[in-house]
Amino acid sequence: MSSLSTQKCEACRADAPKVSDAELAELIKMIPDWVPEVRDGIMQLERVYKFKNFKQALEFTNKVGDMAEEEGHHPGLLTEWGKVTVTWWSHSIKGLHKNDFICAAKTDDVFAAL
Ligand SMILES: C[C@H](O)[C@H](O)[C@H]1CNC2=NC(N)=NC(=O)C2=N1
Repeated sequence: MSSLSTQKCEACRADAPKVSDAELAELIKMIPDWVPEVRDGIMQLERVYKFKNFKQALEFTNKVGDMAEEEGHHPGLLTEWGKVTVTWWSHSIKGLHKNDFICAAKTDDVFAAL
């Protein structure tokens, strides 16, 4: 478990600052399986999780959804046969907030607990 995953998401307002490049470099070390990617001009965090079949992928998707509802912060989820692509970014600021790193770490915990 990463120290990030013990933290709670805070309300993220439209004027909240995006993480700086230096903060990103530090935070990403705590979630080494996640890849920062710019999509449609928005920096996001993405990880692909592999499964043996669709049912297990769907079970994971639903557990991530439950966690997201608890945090009040929601990912992109693409569920396919044998894999789930999870993408975190903060819609309100069109970029990355610390909340996204917290939720990425919590997503790893959901996977580890399956
Ligand atoms: C009103 C509500 O708090 C917001 O729309 C929340 C919901 N979930 C969210 N999830 C993400 N990833 N980014 C947001 O900005 C966001 N905003």
